[in-house]
Amino acid sequence: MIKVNNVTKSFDGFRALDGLTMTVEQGSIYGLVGPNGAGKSTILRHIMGVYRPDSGSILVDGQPVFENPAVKAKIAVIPDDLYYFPSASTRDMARFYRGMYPAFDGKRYEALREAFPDVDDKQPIRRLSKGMQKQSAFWLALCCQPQVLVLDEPVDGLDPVMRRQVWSLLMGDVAQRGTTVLVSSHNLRELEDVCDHVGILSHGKVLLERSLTDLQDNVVKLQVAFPQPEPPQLPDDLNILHTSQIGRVFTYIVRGNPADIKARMAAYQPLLLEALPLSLEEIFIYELGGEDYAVRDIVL
Ligand SMILES: Nc1ncnc2c1ncn2[C@@H]1O[C@H](COP(=O)(O)OP(=O)(O)OP(=O)(O)O)[C@@H](O)[C@H]1O
Repeated sequence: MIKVNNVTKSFDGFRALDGLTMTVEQGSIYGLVGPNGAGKSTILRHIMGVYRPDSGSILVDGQPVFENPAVKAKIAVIPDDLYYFPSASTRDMARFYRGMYPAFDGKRYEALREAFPDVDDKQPIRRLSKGMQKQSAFWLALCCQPQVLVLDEPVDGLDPVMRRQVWSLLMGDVAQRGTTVLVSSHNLRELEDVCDHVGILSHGKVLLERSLTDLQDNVVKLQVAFPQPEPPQLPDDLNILHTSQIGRVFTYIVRGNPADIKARMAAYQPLLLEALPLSLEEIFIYELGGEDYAVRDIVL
């Protein structure tokens, strides 16, 4: 489990993290989302033990991570900007990681060759294409068999088939070994498919941290067409956060239990009534781009 408690970090007087608190449960896939500059990479670098916080604490399995080799041996990282020794090949790095990660599995290294058939593991990694370098990073990280896997924009550069393959390998590890995966990405569509928890960061703070199911059980998007041209006056206690209209079809984003809300709307005998879950992308947009921070209201 990763526990980040009230972490602050400033760079030259600029407060990049401002009392950031988050919890990643063991065996979960936690998606960290937020606009550019929100502090995602900075908090990930704290969690991987690269930065020391100005204040607050970062515990992995109950232990502080900074300058703690025993804890770092449980964590593997695929950073945004991959770094290897200048002329190292995937095979060289595998040898290096074998010495660093007690759980490194050489048999798995050979078995995964099949999953990454286009990566020549004798070639220097820096000579591989960007996507191949990412594949090599996943190949190595999966063999380290870490308890915690930290991924910063992980599938950037991978083609769609390889993305799917990599996620399926990761999800297999989560299911079989209880690996905890913390992933930062701007690809909300993809996170929605794989994550069970989401944290939304803004200005160095976590604005909202929930399971995806909780998020989607507390708000609904209703598409409604009424028989009359003007929509009826809906009751005040129906917590409508946003309304839009295309032709006769109204779209309401409403806080509350989706089934209850649908039943209440059905009382108006609409010609069309459809209840849809909000996508993670919509939640993100309402939370950060909306005028009224509507979604934060939904879940608090
Ligand atoms: N080493 C550093 N020195 C100075 N400022 C930094 C440093 N690292 C991060 N920052 C600043 O901290 C803020 C957060 O940066 P960070 O890279 O964590 O954002 P991010 O959420 O990962 O953004 P993006 O989505 O663009 O990758 C930014 O304003 C950035 O300029």
